[in-house]
Amino acid sequence: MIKVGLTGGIGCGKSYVADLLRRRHIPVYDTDKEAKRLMMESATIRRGLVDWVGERAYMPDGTLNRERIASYLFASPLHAERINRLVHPVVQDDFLQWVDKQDGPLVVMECAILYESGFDRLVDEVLLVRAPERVCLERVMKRDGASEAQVKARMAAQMSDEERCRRAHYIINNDGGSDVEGALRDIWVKIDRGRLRED
Ligand SMILES: CC(C)(COP(=O)(O)OP(=O)(O)OC[C@H]1O[C@@H](n2cnc3c(N)ncnc32)[C@H](O)[C@@H]1O)[C@@H](O)C(=O)NCCC(=O)NCCS
Ligand SMILES: Nc1ncnc2c1ncn2[C@@H]1O[C@H](COP(=O)(O)OP(=O)(O)OP(=O)(O)O)[C@@H](O)[C@H]1O
Repeated sequence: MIKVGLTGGIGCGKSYVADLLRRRHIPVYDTDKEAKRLMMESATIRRGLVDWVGERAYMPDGTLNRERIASYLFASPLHAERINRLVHPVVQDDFLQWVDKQDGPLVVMECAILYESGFDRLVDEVLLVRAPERVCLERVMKRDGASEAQVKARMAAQMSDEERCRRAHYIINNDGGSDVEGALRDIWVKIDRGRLRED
């Protein structure tokens, strides 16, 4: 089974590409979504989050206080490191268990911070989605009703696109004018050929 990492900065269009893949019946692990589930389910993460962020890390009904956690996490690299060290090992185990349950030839891990978290070690190939910074910024402000400063704080907690480009195996331009589906089809043929050669 080939494991593909799908990455790119905030707002580049990873979820957009992930949906195109799901439509082709390719299983995609949504790291943002699963991390949030685990941050509610795991007692270890809960304890750590309350220690670092305070009781207000959770709402009175036990759900995540995303706004509170985001303002703590994106305030400084030290804060980000504390949360990442707490959450990422649990996400890694969960991803590996999920992979074991899949039986298709290809699976995908969608993760904005694939390299920063070291999750790139868990996959065989990396597909990077790119768009100009201004386009990403405007998409996220529109999608989340976020301010420019909030989106820029998240961008600052992530690797530069130049660095991602140096490390990725495949790159898709999602600037709004490119043929994303066509590019994805071509890349998928290459990845699948590689898989067949290895089988
Ligand atoms: C801060 C939180 C509460 C914000 O939740 P929210 O629903 O607003 O955003 P969502 O989870 O969909 O993330 C949106 C984007 O924010 C960026 N982002 C999220 N976590 C991180 C992080 N640790 N470092 C850098 N960027 C991040 C990514 O671009 C991500 O795609 C949430 O992202 C979180 O709990 N993050 C910490 C856990 C984590 O690292 N998750 C990401 C992969 S494991
Ligand atoms: N090619 C496209 N055409 C039109 N809209 C797009 C395109 N790509 C992305 N978008 C829109 O831009 C916004 C951001 O895209 P998406 O949510 O896929 O980004 P992301 O990389 O998953 O972001 P995040 O890191 O925050 O999870 C969404 O509202 C999405 O619908």
